[in-house]
Amino acid sequence: MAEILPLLQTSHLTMRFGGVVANDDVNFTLEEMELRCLIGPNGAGKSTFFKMLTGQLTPSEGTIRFRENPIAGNLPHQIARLGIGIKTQIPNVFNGLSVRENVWLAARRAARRDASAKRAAEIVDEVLQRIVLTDLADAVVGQLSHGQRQWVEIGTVLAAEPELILLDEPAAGMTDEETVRTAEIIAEINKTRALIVVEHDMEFIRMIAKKVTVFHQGRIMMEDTVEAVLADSRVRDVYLGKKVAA
Ligand SMILES: Nc1ncnc2c1ncn2[C@@H]1O[C@H](COP(=O)(O)OP(=O)(O)OP(=O)(O)O)[C@@H](O)[C@H]1O
Repeated sequence: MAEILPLLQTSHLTMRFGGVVANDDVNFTLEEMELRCLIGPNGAGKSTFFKMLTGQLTPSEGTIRFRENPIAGNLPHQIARLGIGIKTQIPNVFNGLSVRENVWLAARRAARRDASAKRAAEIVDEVLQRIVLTDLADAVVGQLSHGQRQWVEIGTVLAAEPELILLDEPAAGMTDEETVRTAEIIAEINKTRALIVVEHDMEFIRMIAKKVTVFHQGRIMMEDTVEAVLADSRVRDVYLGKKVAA
């Protein structure tokens, strides 16, 4: 019988910057259609992990497998074409264009395939529904609220139709209402796509997460349900800055 591969698997993944070991022997597995949250205090290694997954950094050691493809050290556009999309915290939308135009441009330049104008228009309609901005499709992005602009950013990632979506602090700076809406959007996306979400807001993690991976000092310290992780005294100590063995 054919082996069922995980969607993503890292083995012994390590990233050193001189004497700093930013990721240390990280063995991480994500199943198809899984939604995983990554948490950990500042400097724990979450951004470095994302940068290796998207090709911004070449690991010092270890492997990354996306389905059957070894991707460690591949270029970012090659990894995007294989189906990994990322929303970073760096703004990536055109403020002078409408919501629809931003998503349309992203669909047209999607790295995975040459989207025809007709297909791009279909993708735009699907994406606008998913980010719940159909009613604001013609609004200029620069005039939207912070939360709405973040949803447009997510929309531009979705427009490339990735299989795995990485979100770096999607609820940062949002109002409570926007945070709840973001959790709903993520749950909707997760009906058809896998996601890894880095987030500091524990209330938000409670809203979306099933399984949580805790990074500490470049290593995976714990992996469990959101309830178990948030109740764990080591996790609390790490966030309070106490010394805890990784
Ligand atoms: N380009 C770099 N050169 C040197 N050190 C780096 C570099 N990038 C990250 N580091 C170090 O690697 C460690 C992990 O950093 P990283 O940014 O991955 O953590 P993080 O968990 O994403 O933190 P935050 O929540 O603050 O974003 C830190 O000690 C950081 O200073």
